[in-house]
Amino acid sequence: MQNRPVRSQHAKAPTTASLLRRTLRSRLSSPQGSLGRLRNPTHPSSHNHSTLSSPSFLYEMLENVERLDYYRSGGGYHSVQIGDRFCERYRVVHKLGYGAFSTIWLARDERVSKYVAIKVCCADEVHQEEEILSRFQSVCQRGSQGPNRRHSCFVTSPARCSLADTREASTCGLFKLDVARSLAAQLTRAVAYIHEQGLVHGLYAKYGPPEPESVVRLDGQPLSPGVPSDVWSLGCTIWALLSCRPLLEMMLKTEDDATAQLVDILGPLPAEWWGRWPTWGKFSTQPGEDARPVEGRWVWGMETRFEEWVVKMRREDRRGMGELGEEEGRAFLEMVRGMLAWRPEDRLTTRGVYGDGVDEEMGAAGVGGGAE
Ligand SMILES: Nc1ncnc2c1ncn2[C@@H]1O[C@H](COP(=O)(O)OP(=O)(O)OP(=O)(O)O)[C@@H](O)[C@H]1O
Repeated sequence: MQNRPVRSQHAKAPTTASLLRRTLRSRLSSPQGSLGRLRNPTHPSSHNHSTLSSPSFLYEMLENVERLDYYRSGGGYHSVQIGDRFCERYRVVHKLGYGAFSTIWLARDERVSKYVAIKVCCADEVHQEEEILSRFQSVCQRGSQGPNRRHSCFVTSPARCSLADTREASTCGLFKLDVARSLAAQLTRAVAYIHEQGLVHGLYAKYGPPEPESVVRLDGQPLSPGVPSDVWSLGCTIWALLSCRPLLEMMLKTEDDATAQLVDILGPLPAEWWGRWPTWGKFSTQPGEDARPVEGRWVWGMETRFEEWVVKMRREDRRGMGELGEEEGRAFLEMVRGMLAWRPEDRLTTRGVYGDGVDEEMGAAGVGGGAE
């Protein structure tokens, strides 16, 4: 079989983000481009995986395809082709995606006639993910021999379309209200469960991939339900389930603009944080709780965004995506505010978000039965 790079299964029509990436890519690959010889600044592999570090691009970059120069003998990605067979059992039928240290493939388990996802890790990569995943589902680990090194592989259930892709595929960019409510409840329940297992999603180290870390109490007691560190992301995701636009839009923003946007939405920074934002004067009349936007600044707070992107969009949409009642709208805003409190310790816990009645309501609605 011919050795050709394989695009992920979810490759799709260009979006604004992909067009932007394409523009950046053409600048990167242009011989005259001022960025032409820069190493990829955000690829974690170029920082903390010695076998993968690469000072320049060898191949033209392909959209939805991993960096091809990280396929190399003695390290890096393992070359997998459609039709390959692993362990005399799993036949590769499609590609699902790739990460900084792995490629992910859809395969047919010929022994039990089922589809599976196989994550094929970079050579000699020790993957903590397998150990963590195995707490939640049965994960089958295997190894595959590359030209020089061994690549660990693990087999899990294939997931379906991501929430972001699903929403993007809808013409109005909205989920039906019942669907959004159900997804928000299921997601919160899943995050609460992960926290109860003693895991939180770790913070990004500089340029590193997210790694889940075990949280262990020194007194040996179980964790309280809802260590607030994933809660911020959950709040942003729940907002996006109800709204046609994300609450925080960080693309192409400078650090200053991003901070100012957060202040517009969440209110003034905690008193002791202002000193760490030396340029606050461009945006705010004064530091502290009484900060107001400087004259002439056009501010879109959380309520305005809610009114425009949730209430109005849902009211004006003719497909009947569903409108929130006043009380539900108020409760929603209060919940999102609680999840996006500035200080992590002030944020709602997943238990606080989830409430005690959710299990019964979801059960009554017949929601959230299976993992798929
Ligand atoms: N089980 C699965 N089913 C369907 N698609 C999957 C599955 N696992 C991964 N993918 C696809 O592959 C992409 C990358 O996978 P994943 O998020 O596991 O990589 P990563 O954690 O960034 O990689 P790495 O562990 O190498 O740093 C996902 O965004 C998704 O599109």
